[in-house]
Amino acid sequence: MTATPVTVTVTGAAGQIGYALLFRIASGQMLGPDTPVRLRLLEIPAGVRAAEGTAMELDDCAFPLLASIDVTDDVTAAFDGTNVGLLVGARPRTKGMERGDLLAANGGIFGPQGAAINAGAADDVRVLVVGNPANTNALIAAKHAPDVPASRFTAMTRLDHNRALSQLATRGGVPVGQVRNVTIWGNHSATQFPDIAHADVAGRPGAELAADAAWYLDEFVPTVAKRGAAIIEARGASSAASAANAAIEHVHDWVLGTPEGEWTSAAIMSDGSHYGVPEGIVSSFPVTSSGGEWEVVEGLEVSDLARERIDASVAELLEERDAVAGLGLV
Ligand SMILES: NC(=O)c1ccc[n+]([C@@H]2O[C@H](COP(=O)([O-])OP(=O)(O)OC[C@H]3O[C@@H](n4cnc5c(N)ncnc54)[C@H](O)[C@@H]3O)[C@@H](O)[C@H]2O)c1
Ligand SMILES: O=C(O)C[C@H](O)C(=O)O
Repeated sequence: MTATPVTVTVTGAAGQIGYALLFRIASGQMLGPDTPVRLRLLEIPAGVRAAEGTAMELDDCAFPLLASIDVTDDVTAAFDGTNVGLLVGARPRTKGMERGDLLAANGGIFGPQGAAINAGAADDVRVLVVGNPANTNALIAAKHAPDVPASRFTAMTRLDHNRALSQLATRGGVPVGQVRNVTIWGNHSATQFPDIAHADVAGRPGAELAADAAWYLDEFVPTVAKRGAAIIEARGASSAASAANAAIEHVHDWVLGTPEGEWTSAAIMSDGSHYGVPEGIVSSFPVTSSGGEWEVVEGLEVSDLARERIDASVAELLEERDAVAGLGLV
């Protein structure tokens, strides 16, 4: 193995997503079987010991691609030379916490992390924000990194995308591997719009299934959009392995490209030129990737129904942006 190692920083490394994510990165599932990785695990001081334990286990796997592991609570050290940043650690909403408090607490995390990325990350740095509220946390990080192209900051809607593929496969009675081209629009929240109008369900147009409006709007859309809450209700903890899987797939496709004829969903910085989504929010679109750049899939017809749903989710993102702007975070 002669390739130069890629430096991957994972924040919230001692958390449940971190535990499901790190072993897959180190085994090559994220960046491919020929790319060695240097792992940097960032935690708050109270999480450092547990992250060190995870690092011991990573050592014990003897992964040939794992070049080194560093554990730190120093945000500057964590992002020094980083090529890929997975921002997972976030402040969860706790009882009695107002929305403004949640945004402010996360601003205190993602602002400094964005600044550290700006100061020290590699020129090709690519960032995926997983920690909620993911879209607005990505916006905060991007705004604190003025020297890094805004297109390098993304938020995760791949889990919602995968949830939509799975629900659609069940409805169509086909293997999930034969379903493609669903789209998640908007925010990673209950306002997101999982759109199947252009999907291919083992050769059957998704629009045919969407024509059953009672199923589509009253079952499919809420099942996908509220799946995170359903997992919390069932498991007593939020999704972890599926979230880690989606993060792996997001970065894999970003760096190595999406398959021919297929798109995925990712929340990217809107430049105002696609599907009527205003500039300056991190919103989910149908995207392909080649050469390490996301590109929005153009020319999809947007029905009146889709327009209304996209606008509603975008309105929520604009509200979140205004709230963090009011707090001086962007
Ligand atoms: N976008 C998505 O699809 C999606 C899906 C699932 C979960 N999430 C979100 O991902 C986040 C992490 O989930 P989890 O289950 O791993 O949570 P968790 O509570 O198990 O772990 C979070 C970890 O982050 C650490 N942390 C907190 N602040 C930090 C900071 N400033 N720097 C470094 N580390 C810090 C904590 O110590 C903790 O170990 C949550 O915000 C969750 O809501 C997003
Ligand atoms: O952590 C959450 O609130 C839910 C999570 O974002 C998910 O979609 O599973």
